[in-house]
Amino acid sequence: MSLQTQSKTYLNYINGEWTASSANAVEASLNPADKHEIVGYIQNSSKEDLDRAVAAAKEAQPAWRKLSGPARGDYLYKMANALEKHMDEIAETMTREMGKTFPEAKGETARGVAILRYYAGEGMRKVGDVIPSSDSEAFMFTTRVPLGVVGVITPWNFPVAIPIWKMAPALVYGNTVVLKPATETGVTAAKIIECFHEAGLPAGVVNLVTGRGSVIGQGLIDHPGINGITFTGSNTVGKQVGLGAIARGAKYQLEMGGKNPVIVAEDADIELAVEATISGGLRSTGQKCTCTSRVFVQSAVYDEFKEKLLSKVKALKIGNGLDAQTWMGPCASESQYNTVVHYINKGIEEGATLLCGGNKPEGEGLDNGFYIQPAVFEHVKPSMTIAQEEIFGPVLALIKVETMEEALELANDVKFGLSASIFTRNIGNMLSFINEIEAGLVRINAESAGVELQAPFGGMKESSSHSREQGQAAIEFFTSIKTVFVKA
Ligand SMILES: NC(=O)C1=CN([C@@H]2O[C@H](COP(=O)(O)OP(=O)(O)OC[C@H]3O[C@@H](n4cnc5c(N)ncnc54)[C@H](OP(=O)(O)O)[C@@H]3O)[C@@H](O)[C@H]2O)C=CC1
Ligand SMILES: O=C(O)CCC(=O)C(=O)O
Repeated sequence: MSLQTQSKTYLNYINGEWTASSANAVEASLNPADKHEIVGYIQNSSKEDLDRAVAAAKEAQPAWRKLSGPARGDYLYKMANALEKHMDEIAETMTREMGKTFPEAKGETARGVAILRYYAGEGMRKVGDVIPSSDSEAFMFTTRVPLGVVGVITPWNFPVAIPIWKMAPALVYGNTVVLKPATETGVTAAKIIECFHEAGLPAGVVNLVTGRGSVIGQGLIDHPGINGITFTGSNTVGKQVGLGAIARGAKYQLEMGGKNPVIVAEDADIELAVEATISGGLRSTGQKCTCTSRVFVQSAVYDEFKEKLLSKVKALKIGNGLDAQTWMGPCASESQYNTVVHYINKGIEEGATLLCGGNKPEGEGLDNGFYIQPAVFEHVKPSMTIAQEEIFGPVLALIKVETMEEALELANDVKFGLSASIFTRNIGNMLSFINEIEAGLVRINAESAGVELQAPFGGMKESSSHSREQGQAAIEFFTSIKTVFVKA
């Protein structure tokens, strides 16, 4: 793995060409493991740049749509091959730009390759059904058409997987795309698009415009040339996307926060539950919408679970994600670090007991990074802020419960409903959990994070717009159904 030392400037990608913003302004992307290191500069684009990107996508769409599904799928296979070829470079950029460890970044990039190949195959699958008409001489069937131009607004926590799980289905079903990635990970986004360029994707089919959320993101929401918007990020911005899209009749899809519970029953395999709570709660520095944040433990096994958890959490190695010894990297940015510190202080103020972590770790190479020791709280009341709001950091809240009914009731007592796990050997507990937990992703004896690209992904309640991404579910957002009645 070669460390790059010079900072390059990355351009927008509009109509198949790399172009500087008309605003002539750039933004530095910093390494959260060392705030003095600039990973690269990205364009701080203007509304004019966005207009050009939308116009290019619009112009490219009729020809792209006219290609057969298998022909569009062939392009996706080429894009997958190019991404695979540059896997190490992209993963290293991701680690340097947002801090997750190199093995996690490489796994995510490999997932991007697999997503592209999955949707390449989708180009060969059916897009409709034949339905018996009440008129015996008529032929009735459904087919699907693309939306047109899709605006893709993505966060920094999965800077390869999320843009790709949105762009790949958009493209294979015949849409063209304008991508506005998170500013925090604009360089990683540019590197993905370099791969698509290398794969020979026709001009205008995918366009990249980096810049402020309030300018380029809002610009996409309001743009009359954008037919659908797919968004992952915070609930605050997600609501703005939904309202803006409704106001002008555009289709929209939102994936937002989580406050995901794990229930540890008294008959659970405690070692497994501890490992999964650590992996589900603290990997990626707790910055996944599917991360575990509340742990409900039955009183009979509470002390055993707590002791085992604490001894393992205290031993986790924190450091630069490029160091092979590191288990957990820094928070992705200074503002994310400040948010996590704010919530840890809030937990203490509201009366929870901090059992470990929550401080800035000391040690060689850690001074200039946004590092934080993973925090475990107990005596957390379900009404406390740290038990209700998404923290998006390495913070676990332990809550002792007497019965499974109590655990389920408290687990559901939040506005989110993304993912949830239970650890138990009892089939009755499993079935009650499957039936009653309010979550789009339900996991038994497995950590709360863990999304498979071929299965539907999305949340209940305020975690999503109630649509689903990934797998074959993606077709529902990226196409419209036409019901056709034919009579000779
Ligand atoms: N569910 C999830 O997967 C995620 C949840 N979050 C949650 O959100 C919190 C804040 O993270 P943050 O990165 O600020 O998330 P945001 O929701 O602000 O950002 C997500 C995307 O939306 C863009 N955006 C920002 N403002 C607007 C706007 N007014 N109109 C349209 N698009 C906009 C951002 O651009 P830009 O980067 O330029 O601001 C980014 O591309 C986290 O602490 C976490 O709780 C964050 C990321 C992912
Ligand atoms: O857990 C995952 O793989 C995906 C999580 C996700 O979509 C997110 O954190 O935004």
